[in-house]
Amino acid sequence: MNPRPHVVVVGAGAFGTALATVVAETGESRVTLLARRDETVLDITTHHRNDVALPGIVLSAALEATTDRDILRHAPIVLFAMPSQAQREAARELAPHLMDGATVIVCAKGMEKASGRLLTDVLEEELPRQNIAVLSGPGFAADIARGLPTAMVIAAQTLEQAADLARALSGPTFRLYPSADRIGVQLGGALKNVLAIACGVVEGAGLGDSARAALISRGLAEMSRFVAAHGGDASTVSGLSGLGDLVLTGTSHQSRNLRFGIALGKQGNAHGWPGELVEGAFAAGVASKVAAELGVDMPITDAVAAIVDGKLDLTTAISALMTRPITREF
Ligand SMILES: NC(=O)C1=CN([C@@H]2O[C@H](COP(=O)(O)OP(=O)(O)OC[C@H]3O[C@@H](n4cnc5c(N)ncnc54)[C@H](OP(=O)(O)O)[C@@H]3O)[C@@H](O)[C@H]2O)C=CC1
Ligand SMILES: O=C(CO)COP(=O)(O)O
Repeated sequence: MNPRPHVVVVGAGAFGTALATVVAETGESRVTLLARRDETVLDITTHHRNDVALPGIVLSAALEATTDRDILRHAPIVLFAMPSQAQREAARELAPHLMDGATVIVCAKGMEKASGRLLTDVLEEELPRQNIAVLSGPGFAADIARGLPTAMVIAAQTLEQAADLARALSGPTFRLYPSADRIGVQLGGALKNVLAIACGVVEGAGLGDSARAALISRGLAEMSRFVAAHGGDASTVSGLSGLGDLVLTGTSHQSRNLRFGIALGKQGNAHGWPGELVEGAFAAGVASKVAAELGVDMPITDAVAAIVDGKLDLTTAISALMTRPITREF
């Protein structure tokens, strides 16, 4: 791999901007953020800020920004940091601009709602001439962008490819662990969002920290079953993408999924939600549907999907979860 590759990050939201600045700051790569709005490019190039996505945070002076898709032509590493439901559309639009053989890294945490498919499958379908990898794990965009220590996982088709990517993107405050389990890593990220909503519901309804701990561990069991049913390694979700991210977003009020769940737990609905991205609200329904098709038992995910859809009230959901037949833990 070129010692100083050109890295392009697509999606100038909170996570894309954070990844772009932390990688630019290492000085190991030339990094460009591909935005959709001229104002974002102006803010970054003149003030080293993206005040819409990451208010008050000063970005790396080495970070470039543009709205010109031609920037992709010579970029061997491209990060797709737009929300899950925008990944296919973005891939379709950007396909003619991407370099043959480039690695495109899914940085979203979700599944495709319309098809129930994994995001790596979606991108492989849309981008047959590129290699598809996944980046996931515990890390709030604001923490990453501020240079607070963060560890995440990068999964590619082989461990060697993942290790190359980890070396190209890691820096003194941002450490990537390589993995060859793209399925486990991406599903860990998608499902932890659903479980973070569940933790929020528990907190909002005042059900106590013991209930939260039960949700985290039983939620992990659901994740493992779902990953195994997709052909991934069930143990992957005991790592950073899965347990690590669930501990983070199931307990920290920085998490939008947790705060959305708290609103549901307090008022029984999410009326008045400010419109921030809540990936778990998309993932709950699709994961529940796919689990039913695969014959995987996912009671917490099913309950979150039904609560989010307004089809189940909280009291009935808790009672249904607590009165399931007694079975062994594993
Ligand atoms: N925020 C965080 O702490 C973390 C987020 N993630 C994941 O990253 C993903 C994005 O989240 P986040 O950055 O927070 O979301 P934001 O809402 O902050 O930003 C989303 C960005 O995606 C851009 N976008 C949407 N559709 C397209 C498209 N078709 N082409 C190009 N850009 C597009 C939007 O651009 P525009 O401004 O032009 O509308 C917007 O800037 C989610 O899957 C999330 O789970 C993962 C780890 C941490
Ligand atoms: O995934 C995240 C941190 O790892 C961000 O979580 P939220 O999308 O819930 O804010």
